[in-house]
Amino acid sequence: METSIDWGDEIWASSIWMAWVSAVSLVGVLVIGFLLARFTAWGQQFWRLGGGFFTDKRTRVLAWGLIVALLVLALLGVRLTVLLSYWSNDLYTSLQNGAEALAKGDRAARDIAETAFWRAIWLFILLAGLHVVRTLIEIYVGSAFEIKFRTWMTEHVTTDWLGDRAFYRNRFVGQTDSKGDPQLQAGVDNPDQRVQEDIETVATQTRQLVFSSNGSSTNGVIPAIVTVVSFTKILWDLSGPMTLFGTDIPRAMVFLVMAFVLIATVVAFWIGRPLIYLTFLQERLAANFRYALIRIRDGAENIAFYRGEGVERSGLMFRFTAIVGNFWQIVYRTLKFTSWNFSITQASVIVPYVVQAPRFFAGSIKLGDVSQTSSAFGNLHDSLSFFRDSYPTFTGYRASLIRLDGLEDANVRSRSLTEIRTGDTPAVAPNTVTLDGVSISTPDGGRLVDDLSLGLRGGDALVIKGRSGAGKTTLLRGLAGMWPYVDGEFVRPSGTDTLFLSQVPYIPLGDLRTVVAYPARPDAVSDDELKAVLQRVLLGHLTERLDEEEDWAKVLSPGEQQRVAFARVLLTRPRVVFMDEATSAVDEGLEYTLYSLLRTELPDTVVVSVSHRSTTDQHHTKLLQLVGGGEWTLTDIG
Ligand SMILES: Nc1ncnc2c1ncn2[C@@H]1O[C@H](COP(=O)(O)OP(=O)(O)OP(=O)(O)O)[C@@H](O)[C@H]1O
Repeated sequence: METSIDWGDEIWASSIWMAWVSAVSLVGVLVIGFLLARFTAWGQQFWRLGGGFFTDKRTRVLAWGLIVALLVLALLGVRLTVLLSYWSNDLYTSLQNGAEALAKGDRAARDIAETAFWRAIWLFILLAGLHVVRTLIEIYVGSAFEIKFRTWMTEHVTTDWLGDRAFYRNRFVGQTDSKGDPQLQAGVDNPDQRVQEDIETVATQTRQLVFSSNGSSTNGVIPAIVTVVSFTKILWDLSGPMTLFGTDIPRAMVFLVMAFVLIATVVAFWIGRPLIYLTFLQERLAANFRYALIRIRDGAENIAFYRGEGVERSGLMFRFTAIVGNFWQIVYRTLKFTSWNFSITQASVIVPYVVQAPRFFAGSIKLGDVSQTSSAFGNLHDSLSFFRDSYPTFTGYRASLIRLDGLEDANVRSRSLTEIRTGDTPAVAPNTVTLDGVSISTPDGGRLVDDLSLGLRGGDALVIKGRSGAGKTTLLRGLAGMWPYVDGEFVRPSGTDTLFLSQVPYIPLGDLRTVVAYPARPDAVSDDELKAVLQRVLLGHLTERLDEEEDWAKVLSPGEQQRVAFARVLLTRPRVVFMDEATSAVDEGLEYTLYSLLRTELPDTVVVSVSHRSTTDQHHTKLLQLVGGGEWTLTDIG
């Protein structure tokens, strides 16, 4: 019996098809990818964020290997779908032939039809088996792509964000416009969400939007385009002329589906466009809400002391109400979008039957042809509809790209902010510090320190004093390269030889070993050293708890935290240490002990302290007084 295609030859034919189409698609991916990365805002944003994955020496072989594998798998999926459509033609034709033979009582024809039917069943088992295996491999390779791409982007974004103190200094750059669209203020809010959620979205959806093919209905752009081409050919062969407004249109079905989907897509884009902004806003509002929750967790003790639950609750509900308001906007927009999209999809079910019915009833085509027409139309329609159907996914993808690009932009701008000019101390006098013409101001131009010049040598100790708000901490920020409203030159030992301690010591997550060793890695310091140093700063009771994981910032008292900070100085043994009110939470006796320890253990270290207390003076040799309005005085302490 005749089949719709020569199945015996099909392995060969399909292999040639795969080779050809893979090569053409790969070239297509490269050309279209290049054009998108060059000429569209979101393409540029994608390339800036993830392009390195495809060009970096360490990852490019893997990246392109995965791309090619995904491409071949997606095309195999398309090919199998095409073959299944021929298979269904054969199945229905065998059934129809059987029915006709039965009606005529023709036993021989009936036997031929039955054999054809069972052959079709075996063929299906083979094709379906292949389909299952292909799908499993695709899931594995696709997931590998997502994980590798996500890992690369996470490394890239966190390195960029943490580099050159951009994570601190980007508070000074403010909002940034996303390319050409003032509504999408990318800004620098909630970097945590960008690193965790937005990168995941980009990794997952790059794969899904480009390659994903889940068999019968394709949902990635490449399978969609290849399906369109494949099924256009089938539909072309099957479709007959149609008379429209008195004119005969040959191959009407093909043109019909193209025109149908084109109009539907343009209208869908037009209706769906506001979803980009709404999704973008949704992410920001959700992140703000989560951040407010985290703040409550972090500030739990303070809030509980203040009995601030009421204010917190209304603050939370205020943020949550904004989410709900925006959510309804998304719902209304989605309703409009879906009412259009879904109606179009429903209409597409009957169109092929309606169009082929006259030819079927005229006897010029068979039931198998009608069935294949409908499945080819369905496949073609689904694939052509890829762009309109995946628009909501695309809006989320764009929102994430905009947010990640905004972060990169802010990092770049943070790096271009002014920084104090720094130099390394000469090797002949390693324990020295020189400030030359250092001026510091506030963001709105208020003078804090004007033209400060001084030099300190090994063993010198300077205490900085001044009324609250005079600029003591900001002077240290300026010297540490964090404050951009600064001028002058600062010569100091490089790297960890110059150490800055902030007023509230930073306590990282992890066990106590990690806390005490910070900023060194926990494995860089031996347990004996850690225990000895804890003893010396009068934290002997903690020596047995080095392995304990706790939220140490909440467990240790402020005074204990300040002693941990002194322990870090003794471990790091810097040549210069700047300390901002490092003993404000301990009593005067303990302050005396800690400073004495510092001076005896590190006698050649230059110590610079910010302090309000007069008891600190005795440990210092010089006094820098910030008077206000940029004025200062420098005196020796007797
Ligand atoms: N990010 C900022 N934006 C604007 N102004 C700031 C910022 N940080 C600090 N300031 C202002 O700079 C001035 C100096 O602040 P700084 O913290 O250096 O004072 P301080 O002398 O250390 O005060 P205290 O003794 O209370 O710790 C203050 O008026 C403060 O409000």
